[in-house]
Amino acid sequence: MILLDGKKTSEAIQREIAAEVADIKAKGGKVPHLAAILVGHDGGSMTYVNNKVLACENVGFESTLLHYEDDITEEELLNKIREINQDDTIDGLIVQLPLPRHISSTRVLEVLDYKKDVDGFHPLNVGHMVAGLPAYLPATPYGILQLLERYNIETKGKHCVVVGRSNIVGTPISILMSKCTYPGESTVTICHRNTVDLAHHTRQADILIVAVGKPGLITADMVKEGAVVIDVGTTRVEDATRARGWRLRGDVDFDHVAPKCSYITPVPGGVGPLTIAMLLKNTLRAAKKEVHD
Ligand SMILES: Nc1nc2c(c(=O)[nH]1)N[C@@H](CN(C=O)c1ccc(C(=O)N[C@@H](CCC(=O)O)C(=O)O)cc1)CN2
Ligand SMILES: [Mg+2]
Repeated sequence: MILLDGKKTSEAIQREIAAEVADIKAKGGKVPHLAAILVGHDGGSMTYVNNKVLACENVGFESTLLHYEDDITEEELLNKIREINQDDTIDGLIVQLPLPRHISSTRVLEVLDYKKDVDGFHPLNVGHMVAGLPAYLPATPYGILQLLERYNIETKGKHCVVVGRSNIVGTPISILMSKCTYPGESTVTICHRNTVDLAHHTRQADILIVAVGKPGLITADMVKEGAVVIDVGTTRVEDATRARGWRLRGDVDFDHVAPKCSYITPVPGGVGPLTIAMLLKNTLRAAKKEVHD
């Protein structure tokens, strides 16, 4: 069994990005600039946004954090986004999800300029991704592809079973794994809350990708011997033995599943760290206008 080390892979990607930024600076080019919008005070969201800002610093990007109280109106937020859309100094803009319930994330993501949409959530980027046209790929699926590629894992002709159909992970990764580019060329099955006999499907998987947020959902009897298992779940569960009172648990019962796998991601330290690295990669591509015009 080989552990897919997301932390190490993320650090390698960030070193590559930092080297490119140093090169851009040496040539007097434009330093990539990411703006992040955070609404409210959700603990996880604050951590993720702060980590994104820190990661920008580490690779030499500029960053701007816009933090609003959770009583900001939808119209006020949309106007902020419209302002940033017009600001040529900013290359990439993300709005941390989830948003408070009175704000429509659909409207927010539609107003955002698709050329600055480094999360890849705008309908135009989603459409381009589906059609195999140049697009920003959402960071988590993009990170999964990077793990498969950098560990030289064969995907062609394999049966890839995706559990979870969210817009952020399950749906995009299922499309990307079926594409005719590496990593891809897989036969894909998507499972969700209404799937009958989940275990029947997961046992068929050569590559199993799980993104539902149910700790320990995938047990050893649900996994084929030699499978590649990618666990995207990161749920905070109470743990009195930890100073902060909680620990992260994945969707896979790691201790019992790992011995059966050819490759598996740990939680934490698997897919999560790649999410940050691929956001930086998209921001670099935005600054270089590599994706759109
Ligand atoms: N606008 C966005 N919102 C959300 C996204 C996103 O890509 N764009 N994804 C998730 C949250 N997320 C980033 O925003 C994210 C989740 C997890 C990790 C991560 O590094 N996890 C680590 C553990 C970190 C910890 O200790 O808490 C791991 O798995 O090893 C990074 C980013 C929803 N919202
Ligand atoms: Mg999902």
